[in-house]
Order: sequence, then C-alpha cells, then structure tokens
Amino acid sequence: MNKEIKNKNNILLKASNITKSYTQKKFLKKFVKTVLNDVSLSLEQGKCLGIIGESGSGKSTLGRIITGIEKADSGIVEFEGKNIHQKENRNVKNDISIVFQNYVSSVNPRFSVAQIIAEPLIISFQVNKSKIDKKKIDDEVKKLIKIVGLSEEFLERFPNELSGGQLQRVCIARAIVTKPKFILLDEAVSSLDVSTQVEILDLLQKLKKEYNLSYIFITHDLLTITYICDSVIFFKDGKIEEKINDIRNLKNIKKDYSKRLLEAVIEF
Ligand SMILES: Nc1ncnc2c1ncn2[C@@H]1O[C@H](COP(=O)(O)OP(=O)(O)OP(=O)(O)O)[C@@H](O)[C@H]1O
Repeated sequence: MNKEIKNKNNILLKASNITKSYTQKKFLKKFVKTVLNDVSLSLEQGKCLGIIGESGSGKSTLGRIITGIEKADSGIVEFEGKNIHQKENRNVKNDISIVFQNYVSSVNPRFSVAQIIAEPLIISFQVNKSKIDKKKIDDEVKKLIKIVGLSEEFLERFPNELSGGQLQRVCIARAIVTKPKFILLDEAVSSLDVSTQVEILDLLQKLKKEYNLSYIFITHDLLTITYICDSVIFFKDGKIEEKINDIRNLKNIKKDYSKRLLEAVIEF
C-alpha cells in the first residue's frame, strides 16, 4: 500500500518535521540557537524545488540534512521511502549529489580536471570493494567533459587554469559521474556573472531531462528560481513561510516576506 502511494505521488525525497539547533557563543556565553524548526517538504521525481530565503535563515543547514551530510535533532528524511540517516540505507546516498557555490574550495587544487571528475567514481569502486576499472573511468570522464560543454583538452588542466564557469561545469560533471537521481544545488550559480549563470542553468536543465534528475536549488536569487524551478519554498528563520507549488503562480504569493524577496523581480 505504502509503495502504491509512493509511486502514485512520485515522491523522491521527503523531509518530515526536521528540527535542528546549534550551540553558539555570544560574548563568551553559550546559547542554543534553533536553526530549523519543524520543517517538512517533499520533492517529486523529475522536478526542481527552489528554496529561497535570507542569509542565515537555515537553507544550507537544511540542505546538509536532506543530503545526509548532517543529522537532524528530530525528524525524518526519506529518499524513495528509505530513511537516509539509517546505517542500513547508506547506499541511498549513492543516488544523491551536491554542487556547492564555492566551486574553488570544493575541488582539490592539486587534482587535474580528469581526476576531479573521476574521484567520486573511484570512491564508489572502493566502497563497493570492486576492482577499479581504469578504462571505464577514462571513458566516462571523456564523455562527461563533453556533456558539460568542455573539450577533452580541459582534462589535463588544473582548477587555477579554469574560469569560474568552466570550473562549475567540471563540478557538475563530477556531480553526475555516479549517475545520481537527485542533486542539491546550494547557491550553485551565485558567484558567476549573469550570462555564465544562464549558461550553467541551461546546462542543468539539459542534464535534468537527459538523466531524469531531480533538483533542490538553494539560492538567494529569485531569477534562478523562476528560470529553473517548478515550485518554490520561501524560507524564514528556520521555517517555511510560504510555498508555491506551481512557479507560474508566483504572483499569488501572500506573505509580506515572500513579496519582499520577489519585489526586485516582479512588480505588484
Ligand atoms: N555548525 C554550526 N554551528 C553553529 N551554528 C551554525 C552551524 N552551521 C550553521 N550555523 C548557524 O545556523 C544559522 C543558519 O545557517 P545556514 O548556513 O544554514 O543559513 P543560510 O540560510 O544557508 O545562509 P546563507 O544564505 O548566508 O548561506 C546561522 O545562524 C549559522 O550561523
């Protein structure tokens, strides 16, 4: 029955009642700050959900929890119905990738582009205790560099020899090398200039179709959301302030906070 419901709704990822606090210090005094307060969301297969909110509202913390990098204090994250924080479901994480804003610090500066793209695949061979198939890895890396719009000659280069947009393309190639079903994009285009942002968003759209991917896109930038997302959550002080299920109805938002975030883009 559960399976039927899951298939009917086509829910890939579901977070229920997520709560998270951190101990922080202010003027040498420790205090507990609630960063996420009873957050629930779900993502349908093949869709892109945007999460927009002010700096410090808890978006990246939520991103780390829904990708299994960090544990919530309470609440459950399920991927295809499996709790991702349970040890016996750790394979689920193979279906999840992340692309961060800071593409420079998210790659090893001593690795060539080929090594950067291949790294997750090599790790997955190691984790599965299977023999590393060098030819298969080389073929895959050569295929992917072209898929993300760069030529094979980039494979020998190092991160400091690439532009921001080129390096983010490499990070995207690395994110899809293990053939995930879901990618969390945390401010993945925010540091790029506008025309490069559009190029990367177009690439992400293309990959979404070709690989049947699902995305959650965390951003400050509503233009990114309107460009690529199907639905959007307005996030404030660790809570969902408002959700628009169909991005075409963005003008119907009700809360002042959401309107304020929208004002720069749409006139009311
Ligand atoms: N490991 C941690 N220890 C203590 N406090 C933390 C930790 N990680 C995040 N925080 C705090 O949690 C709050 C939310 O941070 P988070 O990075 O999730 O927000 P954000 O909405 O992604 O912000 P930004 O858009 O600026 O990246 C902030 O007050 C931050 O200082």
